[in-house]
Amino acid sequence: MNYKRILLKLSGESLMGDKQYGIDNERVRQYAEDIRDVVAKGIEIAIVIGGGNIFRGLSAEKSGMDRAQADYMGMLATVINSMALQDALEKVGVKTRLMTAIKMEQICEPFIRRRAMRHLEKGRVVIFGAGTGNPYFTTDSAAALRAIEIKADAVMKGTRVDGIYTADPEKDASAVRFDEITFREVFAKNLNVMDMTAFTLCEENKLPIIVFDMNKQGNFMKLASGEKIGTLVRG
Ligand SMILES: Nc1ncnc2c1ncn2[C@@H]1O[C@H](COP(=O)(O)OP(=O)(O)OP(=O)(O)O)[C@@H](O)[C@H]1O
Ligand SMILES: O=c1ccn([C@@H]2O[C@H](COP(=O)(O)O)[C@@H](O)[C@H]2O)c(=O)[nH]1
Repeated sequence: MNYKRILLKLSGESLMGDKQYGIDNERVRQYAEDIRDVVAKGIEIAIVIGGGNIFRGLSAEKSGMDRAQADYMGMLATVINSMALQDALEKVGVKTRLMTAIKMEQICEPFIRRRAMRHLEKGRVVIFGAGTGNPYFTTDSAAALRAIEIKADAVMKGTRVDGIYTADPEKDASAVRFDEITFREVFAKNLNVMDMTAFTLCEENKLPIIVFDMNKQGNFMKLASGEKIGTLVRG
């Protein structure tokens, strides 16, 4: 596959590195370098980053907080991560724009689809912050939605596991990895590596997803160059 435009979904939790909370500078730097190398090949990259290293609405609801209020806090957490990544990208010479689904005009642009596409055409990396801007969603869904809107060739979910397994590999050591799997199989087997809304959006819009280990330096380049790593989810 010759990718022209990629939507890269990065896990917020992975940004912690070995820390218990927050952002590990070394990890962000590694991500920035990997992204820089792919941009240098002339591939357009848009990014959605999660917020799980800082705040998750669902967890806060379990501790008694109003869900919508907590979800807005989660969306703000994704903006903090987006700004950290933007800073790291600019430090390694990548031109970026941060666009958010919730207006924060002192720090970034509001999300305007056509404007985002223009930035990408000019070779800028566009980071989409604040998820979809709506509570009760996740950044996986935001990644699927934005990828469809900007007509990306694929969603690449860079995470800390190297693909989709028969069960959560962090809980079940006997789980086996798929090289390829269909959306139907993901639903039937209830594989929770990404939320089901995101899978559904991608299936309906014929957008492939690839789940891969972003924490291994060079993996993103391999994938963007067409090498088969991780797990491909297709229709
Ligand atoms: N069948 C499965 N195959 C692979 N990973 C799975 C599976 N089921 C659950 N997982 C889990 O999915 C997670 C990968 O997603 P990711 O790192 O994006 O987590 P996340 O909590 O969604 O991150 P964030 O919300 O911070 O962006 C891993 O922690 C992995 O253990
Ligand atoms: O569209 C969205 C995206 C995110 N949220 C909230 O943000 C946190 C962090 O996102 P993750 O995808 O879990 O990393 C999420 O738990 C939600 O609380 C949202 O409400 N809407």
